[in-house]
Amino acid sequence: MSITCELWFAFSWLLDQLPKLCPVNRATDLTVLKERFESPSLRNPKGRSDLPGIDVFVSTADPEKEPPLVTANTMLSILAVNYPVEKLACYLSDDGGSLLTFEALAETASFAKVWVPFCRKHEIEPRNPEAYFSQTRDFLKNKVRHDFVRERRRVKREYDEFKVRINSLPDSIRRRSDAYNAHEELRAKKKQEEMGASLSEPLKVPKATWMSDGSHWPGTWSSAENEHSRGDHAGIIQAMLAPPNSEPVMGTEANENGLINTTTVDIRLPMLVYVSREKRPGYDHNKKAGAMNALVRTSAIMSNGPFILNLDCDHYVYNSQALREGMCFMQDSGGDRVCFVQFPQRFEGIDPNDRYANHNLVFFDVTMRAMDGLQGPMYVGTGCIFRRTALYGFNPPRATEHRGWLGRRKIKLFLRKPTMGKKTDRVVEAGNNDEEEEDNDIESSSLLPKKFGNSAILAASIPVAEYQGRLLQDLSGVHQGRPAGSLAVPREPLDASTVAEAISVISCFYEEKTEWGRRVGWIYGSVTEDVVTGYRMHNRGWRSVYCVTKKDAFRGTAPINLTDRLHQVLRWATGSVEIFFSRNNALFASRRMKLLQRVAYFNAGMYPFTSIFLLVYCILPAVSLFSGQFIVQSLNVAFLIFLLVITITLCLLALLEIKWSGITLHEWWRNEQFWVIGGTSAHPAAVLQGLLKVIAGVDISFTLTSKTANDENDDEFAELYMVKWSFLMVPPITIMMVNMIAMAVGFVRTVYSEFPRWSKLLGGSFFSFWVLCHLYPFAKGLMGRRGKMPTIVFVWSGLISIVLSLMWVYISPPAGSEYMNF
Ligand SMILES: O=c1ccn([C@@H]2O[C@H](COP(=O)(O)OP(=O)(O)O[C@H]3O[C@H](CO)[C@@H](O)[C@H](O)[C@H]3O)[C@@H](O)[C@H]2O)c(=O)[nH]1
Ligand SMILES: [Mn+2]
Repeated sequence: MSITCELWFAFSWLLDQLPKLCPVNRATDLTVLKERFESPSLRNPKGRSDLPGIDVFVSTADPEKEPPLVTANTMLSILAVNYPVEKLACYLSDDGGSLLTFEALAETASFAKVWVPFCRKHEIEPRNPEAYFSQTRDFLKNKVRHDFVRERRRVKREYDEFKVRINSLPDSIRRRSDAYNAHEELRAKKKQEEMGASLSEPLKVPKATWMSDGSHWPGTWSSAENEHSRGDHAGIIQAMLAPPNSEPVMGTEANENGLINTTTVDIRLPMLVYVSREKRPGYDHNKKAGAMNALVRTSAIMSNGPFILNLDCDHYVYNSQALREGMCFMQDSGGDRVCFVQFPQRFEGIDPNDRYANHNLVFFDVTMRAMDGLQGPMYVGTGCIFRRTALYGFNPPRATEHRGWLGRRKIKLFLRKPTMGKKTDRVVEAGNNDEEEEDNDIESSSLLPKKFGNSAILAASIPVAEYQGRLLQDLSGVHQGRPAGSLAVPREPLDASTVAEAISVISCFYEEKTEWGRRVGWIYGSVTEDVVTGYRMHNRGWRSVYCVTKKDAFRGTAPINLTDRLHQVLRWATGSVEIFFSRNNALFASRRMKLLQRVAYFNAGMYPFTSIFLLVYCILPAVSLFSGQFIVQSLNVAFLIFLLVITITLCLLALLEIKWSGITLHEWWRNEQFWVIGGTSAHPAAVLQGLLKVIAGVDISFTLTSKTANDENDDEFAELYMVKWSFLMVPPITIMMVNMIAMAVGFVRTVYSEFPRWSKLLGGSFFSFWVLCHLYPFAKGLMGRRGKMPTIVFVWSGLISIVLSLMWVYISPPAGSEYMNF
């Protein structure tokens, strides 16, 4: 007895050591760097910062599904971020090409003039007004300024008005357009009469969508016309906020609206640009990846920040210090080999019970952290700071050097001869691996058009971005860094010719015969473009960093409705199948990728296929109950030991995951359940879809994950209870039914048998019960809101089950029983 006790203590001690054995937090001492961030020596006398610039990319696709208010709040949280203003440039890509998004962004720009200084002055967190004003905790905590309450009240009021303006936009755009259209029609009619044409001929005036300045909106019209419909419109770029002055500008007693006193605050705002790339029928626009690539080029011309932050429209900056935190990794020694810093995705508005494992904690706190120890986490599509040169498809400096456990030892080092004494060879080492052997020299201009397309300005911006992304020269062990102060120079002003060039690079044929989407930028060909894009970089030898901040860096929304969630998982799994059947399958990885990293990526492409075994696993217990036979003929010792070992391993694995990452058992269990739910519905469907694509070339559509602006709902989680029928639900329902019936059959059989063997029944139904446990959240989801689902449904399902089971017993009575006389 005491021995078991001691053993148990030893075991739990070991468990407690686990987190220490594999430390979650990295060893880099960021405090030194943080001091540097603040140090006055990094600023020139005029107060300009020496930090590298960051271009922020936000994508939105459809104002119907992605409410403009959500996007507006995201943009505001970015505009107010804590990073030198003159070094930030914000881009919104509008794949819908809708005037609604455009005007909402214009409103955002003007509200930002109030919001951003307010945030800076009173250190508001989070800097997303919707989130800030709906916080329930005491907003006066730690606030000592006397003018805070008054100014907060004013800004709150201003925000409310802003919100109403945004809400009324669809209506006001429609009314304006109707008025203009009626006017146009009248004019056309008059003209027709003057010309003396017969009135029988119907006159045709296109129903345009009008901008407030009385001109046609060049993008998508609400009543689609040629050249003005979804997937058929011109490219649009509009700078909503001009690039800021390079020196701080303090505000006045009461700013323009007389709202707040900004004499002590820098009131400059970062540049803000609206971009809607050109779309034409017959061109593949490559969804989000295509949108991002258009932004990469536009921003190269307009601001050329050496770093790029990517956010989805439904994710916002929750911690305004996050960019600095992330940039520390880029600027720390060794940071020159980091291609991106990924932050975990955290979500809001999810039911407290997290029924469908929306938080994905096992992925974000176990898998990603573990990958951080290999060569770095995957890119997960949002909340990620990239190095521009890594996106351009260049190799990392010292790419062939990494070594270590299961890593590759230094094998060959091809150093290119220095090009004319310029400092480029650090990014230039050619790999020794087949297809990456291509020319990787930033300045070999002959190859640039083939790779990056025909913009000379874009080509010229590349080495500049590379230089600006370098480490500081005086950091220990840095060769060819940049001297301190080299970035504290004013930015060139934006002129019309620059914008014209930026428009030319978002034309839909710009990417033709270039390597965009193949080796450069976001990679095409998978609906989970994010995984592939990150993979390509790791494959070149870049490292990435997982930056888990104490206070969430970014927060977003996730679908809490069962159907939406299943469709999201379906999209991800389909993307994985696409990757599996492409050349981005980790089986073909280059030797620069560590073995375990390769295994991780291979798993990312292969996991949907495991659903086939999962399906079998869920049906087997029922089959054994039906047939009255256990899955193995006889229970021998070898089998039992095997079973025991597997079970113990699984339990230990679970314990390890939980202990190491600090997630709760509940969260872990939710993930486990949803793994079964997804694995029996979305994953097999994805495998089928993927096979169809590979074999028959059927294309896969990117269904946007629906977002909810849950302000009008009386019930915060009303979404959760909505039941929208989907074919994906068939397999799990079948599995549930079959298992329940099987349990009933087993029960009936035992009751009516001459020598009831209850223990056998118990053993048999345990596995069925286990399967049902996993599917429980799914069943709950099907039922909708408690009470709404009529009891009759339960009665019917119960009846059907009993009838079916009785039938089964009647048809195939257990051997040796003569009791069938009912
Ligand atoms: O044609 C398109 C389709 C989508 N998007 C944008 O892509 C983002 C992601 O779409 P969403 O429907 O929100 O997908 P989620 O399931 O929430 O996204 C996760 O999974 C995607 C890959 O499947 C990644 O791209 C996302 O970054 C990641 O958050 C949104 O900002 C969209 O506006 C576009 O810009 N153009
Ligand atoms: Mn999303």
